Amino acid sequence: MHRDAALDFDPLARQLRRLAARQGWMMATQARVDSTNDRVRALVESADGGVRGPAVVVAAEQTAGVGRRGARWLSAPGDGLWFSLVVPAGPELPDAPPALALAGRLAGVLRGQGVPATVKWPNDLYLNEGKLGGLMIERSRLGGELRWLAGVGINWRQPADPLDADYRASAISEAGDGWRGSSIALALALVEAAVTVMSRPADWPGELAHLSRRHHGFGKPVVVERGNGIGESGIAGLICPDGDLEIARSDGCVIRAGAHDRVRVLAERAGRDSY
Ligand SMILES: Nc1ncnc2c1ncn2[C@@H]1O[C@H](COP(=O)(O)OP(=O)(O)OP(=O)(O)O)[C@@H](O)[C@H]1O
Ligand SMILES: O=C(O)CCCC[C@@H]1SC[C@@H]2NC(=O)N[C@@H]21
Repeated sequence: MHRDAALDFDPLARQLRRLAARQGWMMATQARVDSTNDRVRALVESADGGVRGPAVVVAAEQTAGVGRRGARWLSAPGDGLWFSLVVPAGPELPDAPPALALAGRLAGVLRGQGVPATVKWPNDLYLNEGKLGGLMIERSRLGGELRWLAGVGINWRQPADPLDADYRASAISEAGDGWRGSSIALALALVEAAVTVMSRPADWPGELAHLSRRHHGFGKPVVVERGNGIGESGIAGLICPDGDLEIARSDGCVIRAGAHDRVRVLAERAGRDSY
């Protein structure tokens, strides 16, 4: 188990506050919070005079980090980058879902710095067959305006506590030889990219198109678990422009998985690399 390569929070927090001042974002950097999602909501709701642009909360530690479906998200100090951001949302619902666009952009930043991360449909970042990070997005009325809220967690080192059965985590510290960069620079680039992509819905279809056949499960055997408890298996194919995942069943029929379904990638195919 790797317990090295902690993310050093204090220098990161200083740089983040500088970045926010340059960009005109509201920024709170905190040592310990329940969940950065709750803190960014509170920041936007309570700001004197309201919030117009982006608001971001980054914490060294979350005591009640949450994942999708209410799962517990392990977020101990030094173990990763835990942040949430809020940006204004337009009145129209976009055709392309922001979770995949955000995951795609973050994977691009990671790969650009030598961390060969991929996107696991619909909202995870993967590295070496383990979950490097996850993100969750909601659209709601905050501080009187419609806004997007995105919460992002990326592991810098393996969580010390055990994960739920069937989960394997991975971490930036396991990225291998390609990764020689600075942790602070990478964390800053990830936060900046997240705010930028969430602020530009016009970029989301392009991000999805890029991911279409370059995602973690592409060409691999998967099981779709629907909310009704019924599972179907097949080979994962394209991510469609609306964010659904195509899955080819063994009878030749192509089915789709949507955002409320869970898709488990069953096994690696030797020699295949989707990126
Ligand atoms: N720091 C962490 N790093 C990696 N995995 C974690 C971490 N903390 C919690 N987890 C695991 O992530 C799971 C929650 O993620 P999520 O609900 O996205 O599940 P998932 O199977 O990845 O589903 P989906 O494919 O729908 O995203 C939890 O069950 C938990 O065990
Ligand atoms: O894979 C998932 O289920 C999504 C995990 C999202 C975790 C991040 S960490 C920062 C933000 N605050 C939270 O409580 N959750 C998100």
